[in-house]
Amino acid sequence: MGDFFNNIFWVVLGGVLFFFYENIQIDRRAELEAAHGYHVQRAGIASFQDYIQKQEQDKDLAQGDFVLQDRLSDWRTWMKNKDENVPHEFAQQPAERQLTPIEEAQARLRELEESVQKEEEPEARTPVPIVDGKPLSMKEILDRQGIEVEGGKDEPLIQVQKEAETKEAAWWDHSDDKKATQEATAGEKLPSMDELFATGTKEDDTNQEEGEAAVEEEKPSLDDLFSQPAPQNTEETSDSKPASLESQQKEIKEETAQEASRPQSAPTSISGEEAMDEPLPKFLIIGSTKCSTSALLRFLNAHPQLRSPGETYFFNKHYDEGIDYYKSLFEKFNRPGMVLFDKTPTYYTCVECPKRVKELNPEMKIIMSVCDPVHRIVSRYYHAKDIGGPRVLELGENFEDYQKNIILAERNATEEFNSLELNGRDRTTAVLEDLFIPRKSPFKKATLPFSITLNSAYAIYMQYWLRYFPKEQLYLVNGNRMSGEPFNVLEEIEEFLGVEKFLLKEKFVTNEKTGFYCFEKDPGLEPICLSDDKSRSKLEEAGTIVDAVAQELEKFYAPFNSDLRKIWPDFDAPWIK
Ligand SMILES: Nc1ncnc2c1ncn2[C@@H]1O[C@H](COP(=O)(O)OS(=O)(=O)O)[C@@H](OP(=O)(O)O)[C@H]1O
Repeated sequence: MGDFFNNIFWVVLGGVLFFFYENIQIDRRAELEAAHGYHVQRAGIASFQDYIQKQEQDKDLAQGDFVLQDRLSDWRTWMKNKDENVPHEFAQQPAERQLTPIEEAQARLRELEESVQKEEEPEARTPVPIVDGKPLSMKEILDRQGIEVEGGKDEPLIQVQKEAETKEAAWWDHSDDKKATQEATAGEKLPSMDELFATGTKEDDTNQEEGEAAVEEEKPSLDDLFSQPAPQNTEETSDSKPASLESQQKEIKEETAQEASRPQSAPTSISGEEAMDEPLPKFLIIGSTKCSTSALLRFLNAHPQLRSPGETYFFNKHYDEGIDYYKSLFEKFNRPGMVLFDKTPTYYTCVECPKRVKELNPEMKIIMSVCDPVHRIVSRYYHAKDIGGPRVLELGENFEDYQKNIILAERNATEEFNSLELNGRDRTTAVLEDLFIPRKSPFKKATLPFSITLNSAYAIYMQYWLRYFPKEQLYLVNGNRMSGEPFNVLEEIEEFLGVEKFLLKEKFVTNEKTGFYCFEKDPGLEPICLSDDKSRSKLEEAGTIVDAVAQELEKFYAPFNSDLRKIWPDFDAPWIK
């Protein structure tokens, strides 16, 4: 009997203690959250990082915050399976509340993924692919995607497209009349350049320069263009896949790993100063996408005085996150004498960027890599296809459709540019001043083939950056030279930056598999190469651009190229005729 009461006593005591313990925990948690909400959240992140380490060790995902969010739901399951509580900040949350740090990171990842699609900015635009010179109806688009349209009618879908186009029209043109016309025709055809750019104030171009009259000559039809044979010979032969987000992540990871294995002290700094500067870049590689920017990043990062976290997209995508966020990206690379840099190949087309960069550091050095515009157009096709996403539809179904869409874009652009009043300005300046600056990067907002076409007109952007920075601070690279003579280009850059000559010719070896150069920093170490899939020119299925298409594009780029040549008379680029 005594034993019985004894047992009851212990059970009751246990229950009471457990009750108090639970209450204390709850109180403690509430107290902690009230006073140190952030630290409680950090505790959650730490446990999540633990998970990441355990689960993701072998994967290419070690990119700090970007990873944390990506595996959040897996982590919740993992915690549940381990019977561990998910801190409530990280449990599934209702919408409409402040974002946790992890959710913010999630938003950043989405942006990162989008930004890898370079030029595009989907916003309100519904893609309208062109087939045989005609835009597809919404029904045809959906049919192609295997989506059944109720009742087989276009109307409701056209309505959706109308709304999207109206929204876009409002962005492009504030004139009510124009909007009405656009609404009336929306859903039937791709908006022309006229509709996209019309300001309602333009008159007939009576001021056209002689050299530009040629662009107005009668054009062959698309059919004519494509009836001509493609050139047999192309520089591009290949066996690997184009760059992907994954490969970019992999490269950044490799670079980070490489970073860890580097000696901890840097040689004398460029200016001889040994004090540690703020963790901020001293130079930027601002573009152009597909013009060997990754090769520049990778090889410059092998230089003991130079370090970069890679593509940050700070000045165009993450500017609102503030300077501390930007510094945090560079902190781990910062050492006395180290020259930090940011390579983000979409800065060059960003209308807000030069001003922002100048505000941060008026002495910032700017490197811009450009390459044969026609080559770039081909390269961008495979790149965009590889990345995928909804806008890939805008490219066309195959390489031939893509070329047709590019030609349509180029002709629309030509028509629009021809209608600009030059008033003594060259074409580049007119496009810059009348379209690019006032419309805030209009090319980004148009169709993908259109922005790809315009983003190869480098002179527009170069002129723009030169309005903020003196020419001595800018350096123009012919990215095509990076395949055949990277050491020469890099030597010139070392000179421009004022760092020691380290990336020497004798340290470059050819990668048998890709045919590209790799950098052998140390004979005992693996050479530093770009991943095999970095180049689309190694693709077996790489298409060849139709001769007549290439010629028409070359003509389109000629005035821009010659304006580029005016700024850099000695620029070593055979594609500038
Ligand atoms: N060493 C080495 N290894 C691999 N690739 C090299 C190298 N040097 C230059 N290139 C050329 O770089 C082109 C890709 O340009 P980007 O790196 O600027 O592309 S990206 O915008 O960052 O995706 C890529 O263009 P495509 O071949 O047309 O894809 C390559 O020709």
